[in-house]
Amino acid sequence: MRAAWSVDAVRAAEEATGDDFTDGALMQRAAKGLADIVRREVAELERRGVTSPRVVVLVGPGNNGGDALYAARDLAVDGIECLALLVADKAHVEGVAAARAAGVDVARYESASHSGPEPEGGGRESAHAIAHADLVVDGILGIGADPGRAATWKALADLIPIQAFVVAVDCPTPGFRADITVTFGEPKTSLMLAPAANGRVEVVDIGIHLPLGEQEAMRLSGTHLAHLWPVPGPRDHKYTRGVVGLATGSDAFPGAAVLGAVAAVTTGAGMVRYVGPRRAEDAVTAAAPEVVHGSGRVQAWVVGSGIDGPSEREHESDRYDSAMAALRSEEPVVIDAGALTWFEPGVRPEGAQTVITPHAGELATLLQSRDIDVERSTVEADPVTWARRAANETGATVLLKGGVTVIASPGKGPVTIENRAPHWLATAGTGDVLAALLGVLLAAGLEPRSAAALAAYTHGRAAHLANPDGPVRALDVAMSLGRVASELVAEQRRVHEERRAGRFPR
Ligand SMILES: NC(=O)C1=CN([C@@H]2O[C@H](COP(=O)(O)OP(=O)(O)OC[C@H]3O[C@@H](n4cnc5c(N)ncnc54)[C@H](O)[C@@H]3O)[C@@H](O)[C@H]2O)[C@H](O)CC1
Repeated sequence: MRAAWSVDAVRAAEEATGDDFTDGALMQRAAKGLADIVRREVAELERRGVTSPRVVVLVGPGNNGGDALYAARDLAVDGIECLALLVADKAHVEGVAAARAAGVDVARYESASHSGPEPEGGGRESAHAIAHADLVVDGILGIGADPGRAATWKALADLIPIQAFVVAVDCPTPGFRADITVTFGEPKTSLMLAPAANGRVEVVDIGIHLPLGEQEAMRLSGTHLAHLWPVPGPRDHKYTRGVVGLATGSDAFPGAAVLGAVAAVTTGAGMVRYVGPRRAEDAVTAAAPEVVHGSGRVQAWVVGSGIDGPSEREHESDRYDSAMAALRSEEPVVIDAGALTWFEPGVRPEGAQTVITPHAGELATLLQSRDIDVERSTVEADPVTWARRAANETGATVLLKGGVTVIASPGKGPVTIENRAPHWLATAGTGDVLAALLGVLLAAGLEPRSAAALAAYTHGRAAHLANPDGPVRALDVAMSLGRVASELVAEQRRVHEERRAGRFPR
């Protein structure tokens, strides 16, 4: 399990040390850890044949820039030359002096605060230096970055050559990429939310340790998740394994019903029931003949994929009635897509397990319907806060879909983040697959938070298996679920055997 803490918690822990963290022991430890990592990467570049790698340190206005300047000093003392470019209108004064005294070439990046295509004077030289760097240290902004002003540095990021190795200090400046992010004290949640931009995260111990249990976010290990996968025993039959009911698809979107049905069957439901319009029923039968049609006993429902909520409600059709009956049932329910608009206070019985699977736009709409002023962009900017808010507002477990999945349950506990899925999953129909997979896990008896975490992880693995590092279609993701399940069960067995042999699993 990986844990991450909020910026506020890290700031509070810094203050509690009593250190002058704008220029004290913490910053010196941070700079030393950073310099050690840059030194190691310079040696690695040399080993690969880059002679005297050109190191450029980009220095921002705050303490992040201070870390970078002191690290440049430490590198210079060791004979590693670097150019420190001050990219903002102010810089850490003591850091600048210390770097200069150690022989670091400290210059101002003149064009940084000006708009216009051509850097002037020294700006041209420093643009040239960045464009020819072998290793860039991004010490522009750390946890003090104001996302509202993020675009300021994009032009600078664009100058960095694609082959240059980039080391980010604490967290990448918005718009920057990093091969390694050197973070201090404890990992911050923002690093889990942008895994592609961070590269590998290395944590430098600066003497700040935050209590486990007070983390803001966590990511469960593959081994942990594999152990959650339900495996049938000798006494099991289809009803004990779990029947999942799908109230999905419509005349307009029958494909959603097909994708969910195929996903549910492939995942290994004890039985899959389908209720929906005739056209969708026929398509489901053709794709998944195992599916049983019509209402009956289920252990969990999936409601809403491929349903246009507002227009179905308008017609007050049989279709709407059966979907609403599922929504009102005592069994666990996954509420997806169109049915999110039907999820009003009081619809679900008190205490019944509910998981909602909105993307940012749907979450904003749901909260607006409950008189909360929020936009899609607000949710996208801070998914952790808004997933939590929605969980507490609705009493449901929230699986907030996006490039990174955030899972929040009511209460104050940490959110679960799943950030390993390939972004190729951003394609029509994959949400229908995810909702059905989640329904199968709930029907098998997993509690909502575990089911949501396992579903998000399995979904990502299925996409990868379907076409590693390439585009995927939703049907192939659904068809890969069975093979991922067998890999997870194999992982369970491996750990079990290692335990029996008296070895700790890796
Ligand atoms: N325990 C630790 O984690 C330690 C961390 N250290 C480092 O300190 C930074 C945080 O320092 P802080 O000065 O608070 O923040 P920044 O360096 O990010 O600078 C904020 C500074 O920049 C201005 N600003 C914010 N956004 C923008 C923008 N888009 N454009 C221009 N200017 C912007 C803002 O107004 C401030 O003036 C942490 O990340 C670590 O690297 C310490 O070394 C101690 C231990």
